[in-house]
Amino acid sequence: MTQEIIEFQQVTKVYRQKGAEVVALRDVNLTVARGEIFGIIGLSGAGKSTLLRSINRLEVPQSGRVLVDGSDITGLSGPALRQARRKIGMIFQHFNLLASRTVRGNIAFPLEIAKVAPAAIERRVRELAQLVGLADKLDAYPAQLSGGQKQRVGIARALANQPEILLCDEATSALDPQTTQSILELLRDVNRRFGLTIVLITHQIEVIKAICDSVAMMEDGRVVEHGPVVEVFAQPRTATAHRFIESALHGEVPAGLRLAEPGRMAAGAGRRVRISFLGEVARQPIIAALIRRFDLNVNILYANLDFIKDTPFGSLIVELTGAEDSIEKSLQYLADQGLRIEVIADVEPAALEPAR
Ligand SMILES: Nc1ncnc2c1ncn2[C@@H]1O[C@H](COP(=O)(O)OP(=O)(O)OP(=O)(O)O)[C@@H](O)[C@H]1O
Repeated sequence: MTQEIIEFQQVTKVYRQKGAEVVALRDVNLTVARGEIFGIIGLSGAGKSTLLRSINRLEVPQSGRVLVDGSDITGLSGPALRQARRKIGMIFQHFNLLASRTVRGNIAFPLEIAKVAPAAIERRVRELAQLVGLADKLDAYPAQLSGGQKQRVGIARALANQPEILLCDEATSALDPQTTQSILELLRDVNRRFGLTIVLITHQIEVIKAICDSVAMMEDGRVVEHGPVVEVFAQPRTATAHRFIESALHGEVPAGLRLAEPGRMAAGAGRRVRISFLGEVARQPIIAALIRRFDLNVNILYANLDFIKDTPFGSLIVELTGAEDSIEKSLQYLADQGLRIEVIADVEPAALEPAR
C-alpha cells in the first residue's frame, strides 16, 4: 500500500459557458496521504469544489490525472467507475438527504444499491446510527431533525459501504458554531477509528485549525500554499495564507503594543519582543530562564495560547529590560530554543521610570 491515497497531477479544468471560459483549476499538483485529514481552503470561486469533485469524478478535468489508490479515476467509466466510487463517501453542506425516507431509509440507501441482504442492512444501519449518536432517531424523517442531526445521518450514509475516503463539501457551513464543533469531533473520531482519509473543503480557517493534518490554500484555481497545517500556520509564505491564519490565531499584535520601529537601543532601555512558539517548546519555562540566566526584568504584556489540532501554538509579548548585551544574548538563546522572535519596538528609557 502506498503512502499517498490521492494524487493530483497537473490537473486543469476549464468551464465553458455561453462562449465564456472560466479556468477553475490551473495545473494543480497535490498529494493526500492515507489516513490524514486534508483541508482545502480558499475564498468563494477559488476552485475548491471543482477540486474535491474531481476526486470522485463528479467533475472531469480537461488535462492531468487524478490518481485514487494508484488508478486514474479520470479515465474510468461504467462498472470500474462504480467500483472506484464505492471507496469514496461524500457529505454535503445541505446534507442532501431523501426527505421521503426515514433516518433508517437514508442510511440504508447505499446498501440497497449495493444489493446487501436486508438483514445485513438492518444490522449495519443500527451500527452506523449508534456510531453517529442517532440510535434513537431511526424512524424520524429529515424534517424532524436539527441541522447537526441531519449531517450525522449524512455521515452515517457516507460510511455505509466502508469507504476509504470521505469527501466533505462545506459540511459544517450551514451549522452553528457549537454544532460545527460536534460534527468536527465526529469526523475526527471516524478518521481515527477507521483510518479513514478525509478531504474537506471549507472557507472557515477554524475548521482547518481544529482537525486537519494538512492544508492546501487555493486562489483563482491555483494551490498557492500547501503542507502540514502546523508548518503552514507557523510560516505562511503568501498574503492569502497570512490573512487566513492571522484571523484564526488572533495573533495580530494589539495596536497599542506596537510602538516605533526598532532601531538602536538607548542606554537603560529595553526591547519589546514578540515570542511565538509551536509544539513542545511551548512547555518550556522560558520566562524563568530569561530572569535567571540573563538577569533581566520581564514584563508580560500579552499572552495567547492556542492549539492547531493537538499542537500547542501561542505568542507572548514581553518587555525585556536590563543590560543591553544580556538582552541580545537572551534573544539569541530564545531563537536557539526554536522560538520565533520578533523585536517589535524599543522601550524608551522614559517608559521605564517609575510614575511620579
Ligand atoms: N458548472 C459550472 N459552469 C461554469 N462555471 C463553473 C461551474 N462550476 C464552477 N464554475 C466556476 O469555476 C470557478 C471555481 O468554482 P468552484 O465552485 O470550484 O469554487 P469554490 O472555491 O468551491 O467556490 P465556493 O466556495 O463559492 O463554492 C468559479 O469561477 C465558478 O464560477
